[in-house]
Amino acid sequence: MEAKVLHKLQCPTWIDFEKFPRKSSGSVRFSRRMREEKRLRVLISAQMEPDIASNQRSYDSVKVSCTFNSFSASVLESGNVHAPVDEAQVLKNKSQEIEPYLSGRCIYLVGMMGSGKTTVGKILSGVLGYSFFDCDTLIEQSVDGTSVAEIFKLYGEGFFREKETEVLQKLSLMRQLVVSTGGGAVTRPINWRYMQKGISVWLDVPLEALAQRIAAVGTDSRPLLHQCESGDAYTEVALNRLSTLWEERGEAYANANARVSLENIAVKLGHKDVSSLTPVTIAIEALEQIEGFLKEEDDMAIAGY
Ligand SMILES: Nc1ncnc2c1ncn2[C@@H]1O[C@H](COP(=O)(O)OP(=O)(O)OP(=O)(O)O)[C@@H](O)[C@H]1O
Ligand SMILES: O=C(O)C1=C[C@@H](O)[C@@H](O)[C@H](O)C1
Repeated sequence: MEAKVLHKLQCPTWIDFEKFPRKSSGSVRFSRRMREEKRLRVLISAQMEPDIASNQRSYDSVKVSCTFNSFSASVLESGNVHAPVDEAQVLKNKSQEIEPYLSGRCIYLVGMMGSGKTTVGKILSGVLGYSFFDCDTLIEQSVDGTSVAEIFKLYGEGFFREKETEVLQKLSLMRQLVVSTGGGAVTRPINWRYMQKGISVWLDVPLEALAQRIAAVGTDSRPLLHQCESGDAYTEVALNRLSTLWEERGEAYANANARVSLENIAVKLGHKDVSSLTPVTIAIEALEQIEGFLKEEDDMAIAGY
């Protein structure tokens, strides 16, 4: 069984380690170089076209439509002012900006069930040129394609958690991955040891929004939410279950290197609630938070910590 698990985890999507770039040995450090590049970009764009000088996401003055799956964005122009905002372009620029500083480190997305780890993770892996892995899927593959729900039913949660740790251990040996972890992966300290090889990002979504999303798709693949009733009470029951899990896990999620708070994004962009935030918007915020973490890390290194 063990050999089979190993084999399944290595094929067919296993990554060729040789293709991963090594950490840059350039003498210019992250913060300084980022600042210099930014200054240069602002200077150039200010000379070429004042209205596109800033890459900032000020959504108030322009209308951006961004399709969910293809991440293509169309920007309406108002008068002869070119709208500075094109979400897809912002996403691309931001990913290109930070990718060299990741030095091939994996990104681990953590968060409650339904927080968007898979959806946002696929967007991030696409723009960073990383491979995407979903821990739940890898666990299922390692148990002969048995679904997560079936694994819980047949072998119990303890067995599932062991498999989850095995998967994370294997993934921690790899580079250039975006990993969507299971909602409960944060509960085991050993899992953090593996995730610390990369950068962990917490998708912090209000419970009400989670319950709505989950109620919309059902709980078949989420055994810890099973037995939620269907119908009107569904969202409420899901919310109660999620609240209990949240009580147990809230602190554990906060261990992540970076936090993407949907409430904060909504406030920043002037949205009334988080339900109108697209996965691309959230992916951009994730990159910004990762950038913040990289800068902090660099400052600590400079300070000799
Ligand atoms: N920004 C968003 N706005 C609205 N719905 C979203 C958003 N992001 C994801 N969803 C939807 O929410 C549901 C859960 O998303 P997803 O599968 O990406 O979450 P997850 O964190 O990987 O969940 P799990 O850990 O339970 O597998 C999906 O139906 C997805 O389409
Ligand atoms: O929150 C959890 O504990 C879980 C989340 C899912 O991703 C699966 O990993 C499994 O259903 C358990």
